[in-house]
Amino acid sequence: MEPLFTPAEMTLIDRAAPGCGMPVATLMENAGRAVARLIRRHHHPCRVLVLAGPGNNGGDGYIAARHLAAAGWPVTVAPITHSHPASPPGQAAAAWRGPTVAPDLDQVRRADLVIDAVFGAGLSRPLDPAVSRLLDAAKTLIAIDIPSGVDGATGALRGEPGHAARTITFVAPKPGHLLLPGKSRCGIIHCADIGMPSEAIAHITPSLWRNTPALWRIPTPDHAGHKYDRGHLTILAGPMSGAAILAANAARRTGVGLLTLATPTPIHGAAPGIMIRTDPMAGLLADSRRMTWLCGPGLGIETAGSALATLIEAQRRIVADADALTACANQPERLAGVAVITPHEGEFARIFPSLSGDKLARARTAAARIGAVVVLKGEDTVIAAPDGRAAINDNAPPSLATAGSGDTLAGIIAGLLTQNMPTFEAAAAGVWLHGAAARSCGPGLIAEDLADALPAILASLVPTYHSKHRPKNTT
Ligand SMILES: NC(=O)C1=CN([C@@H]2O[C@H](COP(=O)(O)OP(=O)(O)OC[C@H]3O[C@@H](n4cnc5c(N)ncnc54)[C@H](OP(=O)(O)O)[C@@H]3O)[C@@H](O)[C@H]2O)[C@H](O)CC1
Ligand SMILES: [K+]
Repeated sequence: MEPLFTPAEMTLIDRAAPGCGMPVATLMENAGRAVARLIRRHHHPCRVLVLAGPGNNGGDGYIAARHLAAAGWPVTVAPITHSHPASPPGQAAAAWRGPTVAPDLDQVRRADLVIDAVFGAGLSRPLDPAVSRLLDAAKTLIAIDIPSGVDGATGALRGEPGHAARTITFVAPKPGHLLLPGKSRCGIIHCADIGMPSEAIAHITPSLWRNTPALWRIPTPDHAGHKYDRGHLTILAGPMSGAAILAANAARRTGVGLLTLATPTPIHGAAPGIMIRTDPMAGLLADSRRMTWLCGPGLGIETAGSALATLIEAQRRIVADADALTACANQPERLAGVAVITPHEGEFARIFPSLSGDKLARARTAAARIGAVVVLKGEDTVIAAPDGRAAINDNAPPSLATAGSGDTLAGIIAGLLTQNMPTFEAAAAGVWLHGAAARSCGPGLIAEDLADALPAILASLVPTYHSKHRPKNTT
């Protein structure tokens, strides 16, 4: 699992390090050396300018300068402000034997590569515009820990940070590396091991992770099982039946045993393996095996609102999306009892108009308020559980912004829930699978492609699947 630590959590870990036998100066030495090593690995020797701030981020910069200079690179340091001489960054500055210049635009323009070691975790106020101008003038900018001006906890911009080609962080990525708009300033993100003792890291119990397959396990069918063991998903379909069909195709590809489209009028164009039922919901709900329902895509706002209430009353496991969310505009209490909601920013703002702040905090607050997992969609989708756990997804390509993509995501999540995957894990896995499927399709993606791309992605997650299930050779 890949935990994400906020700058405040990282500070607690840093403070615990000396008590675990790891002085800050050693961590800084390791951090600066790691920066120099990564730059040497990814760039050819060139003229380097280090913009160094007053704190430990600046200290990392001085040490990176020393290691690059020792490797024969022409390096100059431009201190933005000076550090206290007795502090670890002050000592790192004192150990610098190379050229030091005033931080001005000419120096920046003369350099081929600029290292942004101005502010990191200790950013406490907006960036001075004069510093922004320096960072902006860099031909190639490499940020130490995080681009100066990006809030590591939220991804918010405090002032105008530069656009780094790569960012080298330490111990663990921070939320601000994955959340927009900060994410768009980081370039390629590297996370370097600086020898932080595991006892120091253990001071923090993680509650936020990068959404990767290490965070969850997708269900695999049992040899002895039958289709009812793999669950029965019912998707409500309405006038825009294409949305429900897209969701159904994706849910079936996740491995559900049975899938019903419940519709007031006959539907044409659904795959033959999908059951179509036109009888009233009450009759379908009489079957207790119909545990999981998807309510919203293409349903119409009024129908979605009343169907949602019926399903909640019947204590079903519900994924609410699209029109079911719009039906709850300004009335989040109507969502209490659902398992997962999948709003985009517009739908979220309609349900929770009073919630402000960063994306992570808003998703967490909403999840706690309605007691459901919130999947707040976007290029930096946040998945938040009512108990405070959250994940940030970073594998979604821009091609996913296409009609029907959201219906497909809701279907994938509902499909995984149908197979009894725990709710937070099903939501997180659904988001990741959706992104991975889109990536595997490449350019020209249409929503119909996503379901068909799922089997290969699922097989890559369960490498033993094929061998385990292949019939034994009896010849
Ligand atoms: N475990 C690790 O990951 C390690 C990380 N290291 C590096 O340490 C920094 C964090 O160092 P810290 O000293 O806490 O903070 P900064 O270097 O970011 O800078 C704090 C100083 O900067 C002043 N500041 C903050 N914002 C501004 C601003 N907008 N304008 C002017 N000055 C600003 C701040 O002033 P205050 O008034 O707020 O006190 C401080 O003086 C981390 O990012 C890593 O790079 C360690 O080297 C090793 C372990
Ligand atoms: K920085």
